[in-house]
Amino acid sequence: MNATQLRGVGRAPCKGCHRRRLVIRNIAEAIRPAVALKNGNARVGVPEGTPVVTPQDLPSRPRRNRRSETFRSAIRESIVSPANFILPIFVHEEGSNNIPIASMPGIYRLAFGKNVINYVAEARSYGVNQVVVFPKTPDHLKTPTAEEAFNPNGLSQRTIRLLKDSFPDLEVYTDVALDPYNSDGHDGIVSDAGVILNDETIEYLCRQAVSQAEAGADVVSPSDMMDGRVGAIRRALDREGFTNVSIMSYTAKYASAYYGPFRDALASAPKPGQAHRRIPPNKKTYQMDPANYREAVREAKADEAEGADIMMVKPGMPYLDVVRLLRETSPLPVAVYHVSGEYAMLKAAAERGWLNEKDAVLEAMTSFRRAGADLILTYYGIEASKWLAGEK
Ligand SMILES: NCc1[nH]cc(CCC(=O)O)c1CC(=O)O
Ligand SMILES: [Mg+2]
Repeated sequence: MNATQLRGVGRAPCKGCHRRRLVIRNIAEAIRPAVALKNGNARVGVPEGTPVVTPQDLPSRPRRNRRSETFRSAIRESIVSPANFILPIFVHEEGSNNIPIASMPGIYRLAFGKNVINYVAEARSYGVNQVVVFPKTPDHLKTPTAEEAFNPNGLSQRTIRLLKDSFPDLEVYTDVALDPYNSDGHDGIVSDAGVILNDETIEYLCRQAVSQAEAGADVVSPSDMMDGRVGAIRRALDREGFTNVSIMSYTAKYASAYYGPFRDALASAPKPGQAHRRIPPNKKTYQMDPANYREAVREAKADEAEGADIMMVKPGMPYLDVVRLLRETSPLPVAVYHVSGEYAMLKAAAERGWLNEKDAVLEAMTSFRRAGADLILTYYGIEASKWLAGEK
C-alpha cells in the first residue's frame, strides 16, 4: 500500500472505487490502525449508523493538541502551584479550642498559640508559605475609633510575632482596616452623620500598619478603600525605617455580597445605627460599585503612583475581567482574593454532591492564573495544595 492509497483511506464512497477502498481500509485498519486514526475518520468500532462522510478539509484542528494528557500538560498555559497561595487565617483567644465557622465548613477561628502554629505548619508542609492574619476581636475591645487596631500587644500583633518567631521564612501578610476593631463595624471611623471619614481614618491606618511592621509583618495589606492610604502608609513605614515592608493594596475591592461568611467569622458586619448616630448598613461609599470596570484603572493608577508593591482584586471569580484588566494595566504583581462567599458556595454544592469539589476548586484556581493573577488568597490553600500534590 503506498502513500496515495493510504490517503484515500476513510474517504466517502465513490462509485468506481468503493469496493477497492473497503478492501484497502480493512487492510489498513488491520495492520496499521494508527494510520486510519491519523486520517481523522477511523471506522474501527464506531456505532452502527455512524455516517460515512468526506473528511473536512481542515488544516487547523485544535483537537490535535488535546489528544493526550502528556501533550496537554506539555503545552498548558497556566499552572497553579502552592507557591501562588496566600492562606487567610482567623485567630481568636476566647478559649483554647478552634471554633468552627458555620458558613465556612472546614475553616476555624484558630486558638492563639499552638493551634495557629500547627495549622501553619501543615500549610508549609504542602508548600504554602504565605499567610494573612485576621484577628477576632472581643466586643469589649471594640470602639468607634478602633484604637485596638494599633495596640502593640493586640491579638494581631502577637500573632504576627508568634508566626515570625516560629517560622522566620514565612511571609506574613496583615490586613490594614479598622473593621475588626470598630464598634460600628466599618473599615473607617464613622461620623455622627454616617460619613466614613477618609483622612482621619488614614491616620489610624498608618499607626496600625506601623504596629504590624514592628511586630514583624512582611507585607501590610490595606483593605479599607480609603483614598490615599497607600501613599500615607508607605511614608509612615519609611519614616519608621520599614523600607523593606511591602504593601499589597486591595486596589479594586468591590462592595460585594460575597463577604458575608467572613463577617460572620469576625462578627465584623456593620452594626445597626443608634438614635444619635447614623451607621451606614453597607460599605458602598468606599468599596467599589460592582458595575464598574474603568474605575478599576483609576484605582490602579493611584495605587501604583503611591507605591503599592502588589495590587489586588476582590472578590475573585465574578471579577476575572478586572484581574485581566490590572494585569494589562500595570507591571505590578496582581493578587486575587477568592473570598469567603465563594468558598461557601463551593463547599455547599460539594456537600450536596452537586459538584466535584476538587475539580471545581482547581478549575477556579487555574482560572485565576489564566486571568493573570500571580497570587491567590484562598481558604482552600491547604486542601488545594493537597490535591495538587496528588492526595485525595
Ligand atoms: N476590610 C476587612 C476585610 N478584609 C477582607 C474581607 C473579606 C474577605 C472574605 O470575604 O473572605 C474584609 C471584609 C469586608 O470588607 O467587609
Ligand atoms: Mg484607592
